[in-house]
Amino acid sequence: MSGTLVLVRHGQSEWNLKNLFTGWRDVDLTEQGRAEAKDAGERLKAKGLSFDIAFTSDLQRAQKTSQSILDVLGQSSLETIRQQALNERDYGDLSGLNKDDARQKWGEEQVHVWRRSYDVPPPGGESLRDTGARVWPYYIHTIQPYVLSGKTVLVAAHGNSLRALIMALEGLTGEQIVKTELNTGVPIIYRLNADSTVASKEILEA
Ligand SMILES: O=C(O)[C@H](O)COP(=O)(O)O
Repeated sequence: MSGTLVLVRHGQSEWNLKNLFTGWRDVDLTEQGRAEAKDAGERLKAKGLSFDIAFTSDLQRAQKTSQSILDVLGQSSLETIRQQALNERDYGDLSGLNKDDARQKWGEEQVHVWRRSYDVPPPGGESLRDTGARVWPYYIHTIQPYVLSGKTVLVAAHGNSLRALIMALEGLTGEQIVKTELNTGVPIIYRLNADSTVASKEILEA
């Protein structure tokens, strides 16, 4: 067995609350989102975890979630790397649109395909495969070496950038990933084997 990888989707954002496609738009956390981030920190603390390094995206909702978790753990100044490769999937022309309005305009089925399929991009945006093509190499080259050297690593990012990472990490098929949903502020603890495969997975639900 080697190290520990903790993935967490940011707390509720202002556009999650308003039900808008967000993607690369840089919106803040809501009050509930800030509370979810603190709770995530409390649950990790109750597990006795502390981190050696943290990774987050270029977007404030993920950065603030990471910082809240580290504050709760008494690790406010921990080295934290912000990386655009971990950003949310680019929602392209859908960014800023209401998800229910989009369903009315294009139909439930089409919107679900854009949101959850592996290889169908939303208009002008990234498919999950496109997102994975930037997330996975970054994970392999920069994050995974820490985990394999026995470190405990936090990655605070986004629903779809983390779905892309989880797909590769767990070897899920395009069909399995359609059903994978990540709730805001819920940490997932992976222990990895020395060969980089997953030894165990624990979801810290609220
Ligand atoms: O970018 C967004 O709108 C959300 O963060 C994730 O949205 P989804 O649930 O539609 O993939």
